[in-house]
Amino acid sequence: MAASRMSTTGLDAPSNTSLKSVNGSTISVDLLESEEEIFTWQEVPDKGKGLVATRSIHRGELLLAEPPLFSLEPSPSNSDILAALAECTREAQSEYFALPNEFKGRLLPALGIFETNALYYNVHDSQRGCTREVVGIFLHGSRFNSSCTPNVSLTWDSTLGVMTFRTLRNIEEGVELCFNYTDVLATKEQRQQCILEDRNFLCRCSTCELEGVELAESDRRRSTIARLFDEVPNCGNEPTLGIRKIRLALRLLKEERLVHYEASFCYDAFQFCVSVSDFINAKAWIRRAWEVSCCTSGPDSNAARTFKTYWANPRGHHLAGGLPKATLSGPDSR
Ligand SMILES: C[S@@+](CC[C@H](N)C(=O)[O-])C[C@H]1O[C@@H](n2cnc3c(N)ncnc32)[C@H](O)[C@@H]1O
Repeated sequence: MAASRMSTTGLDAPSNTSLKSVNGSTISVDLLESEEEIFTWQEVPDKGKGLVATRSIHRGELLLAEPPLFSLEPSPSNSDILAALAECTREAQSEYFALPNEFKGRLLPALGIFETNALYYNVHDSQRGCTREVVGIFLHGSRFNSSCTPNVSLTWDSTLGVMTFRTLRNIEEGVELCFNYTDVLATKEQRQQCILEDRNFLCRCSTCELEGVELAESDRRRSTIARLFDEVPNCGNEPTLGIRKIRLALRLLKEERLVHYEASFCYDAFQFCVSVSDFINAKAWIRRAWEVSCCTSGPDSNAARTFKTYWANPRGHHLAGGLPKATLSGPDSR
């Protein structure tokens, strides 16, 4: 029996978020009308300009909710981009051409700007009844720089048609807000190569600036988490081993200050527990998965809602009681 993994991205609307249109794009009223600004756009070391917190920000706070200026099928041509821009207001076109371009002299301007700033995400195609990948331009969201130990997550909200940006941990005033442009579980060499190939710059985030023993330890931890992420779903008939691997993965995630895969591992642990009818520990794991997904993706996201449903009724999971009864352990056990 293989535990099925669920995606924790591609989620729904954050609750109580009212949106309004400004300069052709819709951004959160929280951001526009709050008495105090949450972040400011300023020079940051080694990365040009970036977004910096102007006050302490709680884990899970919504920073921004923005629709794409336009979105296209992956790998668009320069003419696809020009055609999409032709549909935008003059003001939005000027804002687009003011975005940075890492491909000057290598690609035509519209395409170079697109490759420097575009974000990939999955949308639900209701006509075809499937999910498909698109790539879009977010005039505000493209101001976030990259960090391989990000403190911001982005989630596509398919109900409102906006990208939401939330904080992954408590953030002090003066700290830069970054999401990751590449796979955080890759090694530094792999990450840098990927960013260089895709975005044509060298990542200078604090994790990529590590050297010597610290770098080796970070690479080792990330590679181990990636290996465990692949191994855990294959432990369906060995739930005790599965939980042991999950515990190790969660410890390493904490040491690397990464949050991204925590909800997924907790959901795997929940599945191991329900399969052996250990509903007490199952509830503790799914509650943890729910808490994490509320922060990373919002309380109204698909993942958070699904986890909440299983928290209320763990016996309703399709794996419940599939293996002989046993008692495993919860997230707070040692
Ligand atoms: C989408 S823009 C982000 C905003 C940009 N810093 C600016 O000043 O307009 C992406 C560009 O920011 C810079 N950048 C972002 N993250 C970086 C990082 N981790 N290390 C070095 N440069 C970075 C690169 O020049 C990259 O092409």
